[in-house]
Amino acid sequence: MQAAITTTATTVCAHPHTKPSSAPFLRLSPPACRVSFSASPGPNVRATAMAATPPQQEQQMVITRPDDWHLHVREGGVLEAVLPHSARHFGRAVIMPNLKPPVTTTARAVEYREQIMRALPPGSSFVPLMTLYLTDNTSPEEIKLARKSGVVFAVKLYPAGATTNSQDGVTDIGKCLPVLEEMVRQEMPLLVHGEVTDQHVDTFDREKVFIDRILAPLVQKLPQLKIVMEHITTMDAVNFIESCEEGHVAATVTPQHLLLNRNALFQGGLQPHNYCLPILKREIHRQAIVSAVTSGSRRYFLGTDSAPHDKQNKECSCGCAGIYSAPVALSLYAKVFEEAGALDKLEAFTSFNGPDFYGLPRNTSKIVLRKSAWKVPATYKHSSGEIVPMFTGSTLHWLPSDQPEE
Ligand SMILES: NC(=O)N[C@@H](CC(=O)O)C(=O)O
Repeated sequence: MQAAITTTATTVCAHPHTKPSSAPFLRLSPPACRVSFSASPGPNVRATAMAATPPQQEQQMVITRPDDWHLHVREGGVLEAVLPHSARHFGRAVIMPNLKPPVTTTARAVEYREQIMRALPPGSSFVPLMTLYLTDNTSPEEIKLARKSGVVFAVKLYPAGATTNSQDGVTDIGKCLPVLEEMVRQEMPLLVHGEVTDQHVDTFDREKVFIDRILAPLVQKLPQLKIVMEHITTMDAVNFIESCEEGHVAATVTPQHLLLNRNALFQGGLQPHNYCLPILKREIHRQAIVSAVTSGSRRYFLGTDSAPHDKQNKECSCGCAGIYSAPVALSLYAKVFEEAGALDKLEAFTSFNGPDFYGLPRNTSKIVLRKSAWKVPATYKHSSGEIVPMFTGSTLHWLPSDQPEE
């Protein structure tokens, strides 16, 4: 099923900066004429454009409820503050295990899941998909337990020292071979933070070097292992993903790596809220990722990597890596696809490719994205501080249903 995209006359103005889309069924008709037409791509894509007098129009898109295949929700007061932002739009999310201490066992994943369920707003049907944090000492037995639990859906590889709370991660992938072989047997995907930690390698090259030194050999050795390269940032990653067998290796993509290049780290001064890992790259890489994702390929799916850190821990002498995008992510993905003239491909990226890769059913409920301006709050408070969201204070132009017009 594809998105129903409608453009109908209402009292809400389309944003004046709307770029004309190359998708013909999204092009707004000139005010003087009256047209109504159906889109060609498939029987389920509907679109109508009705000129209104005066020319006030609202565009809206109905899409299958999306999932977030890479999400950090933390614990305690932060968990309570951030979880509703994901739960109001997303059906499910793959929950990252880099807590302190990390979620290294199935028993701990079950406990963490209960904590998340308790923090959900009443009536929410959001489902957390739990992950295990891979260490040098994870046993094949633990993978069997994880599969049996029915609540653990993947195992996360953090190279030790690569990012936030990764110090207990893997020092040598060779040590994990028996575990990876068990994961093949259990059909349990490996989620990869794809950066080397070698201090001699330039920060901006760490993803490419990881692909060359670790990932490509791993895929060769275990071609049956399902791998998700998380939060890809380079054309090298795109080329690598395209070179692998479809259905075996895929990638998640964040809003920041689709919308920002590394200039955003230094625009008018140091911008700690644009700092994440893997770090933003050159424009040429951003463009390669946008092309890959908006091509309609099934190899890419939505993973926000929304990573809340307290404002104080971002705005200090040694700030944390991580961008908090949960409240703005859907608006931003829609912006990317709209600007690429590919809104008809948005739903597959947000709602189909992920579950298809994981072998899970697609969501059956829908959400609405309305073309309507809304302002991103400056901060979100939690029990002991506040979190600055991505694109803080700016105006966005796609408003998901259930998003308060703050
Ligand atoms: N993306 C980030 O910059 N930070 C993440 C960890 C991660 O996914 O790398 C975090 O947990 O803060």
